[in-house]
Amino acid sequence: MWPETFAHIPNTDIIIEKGTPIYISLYGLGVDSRFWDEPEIYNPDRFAESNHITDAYIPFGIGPRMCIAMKVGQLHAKIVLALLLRDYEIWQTKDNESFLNPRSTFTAARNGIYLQFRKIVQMT
Ligand code: HEM
Repeated sequence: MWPETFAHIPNTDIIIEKGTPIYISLYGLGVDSRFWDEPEIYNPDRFAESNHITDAYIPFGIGPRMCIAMKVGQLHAKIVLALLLRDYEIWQTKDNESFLNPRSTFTAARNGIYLQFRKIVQMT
């Protein structure tokens, strides 16, 4: 047995000190082939309304303490993207490709994000 101040994680042989913060790796969940077909492929259509999305997709957390502002966050992201894409072409050159940081708790680039912008000129 272990001292009172330690806890056993059920169904594992892992024992940790009580109160130890635990962070779930979103990157780890996102590249786990138990939850996603071809996780290494960039495929936004996974999130099409007709598709079932796995419970492993938890960018806003899950359960009673999940983000209270999920809808606001998603709406904000859509508005910013729509405003940018209305006025700019945006791309990344091959030599400036971004790679995910597998050690980050959040989805983050390990080498920065370098983008090219070209203003779209509207012909009136
Ligand atoms: C894209 C934007 C956002 C993302 C990805 C995000 C993600 C998260 C995550 C992962 C959690 C922790 C959930 C958990 O512990 O299981 C959280 C909690 C929380 N978020 Fe957000 N969030 C975003 C935007 C916002 C905004 C805009 C607000 C407020 C206006 C907000 C307010 C909160 C609050 C108050 C909590 C704590 C909820 C609680 O502990 O009961 N979030 N968020």
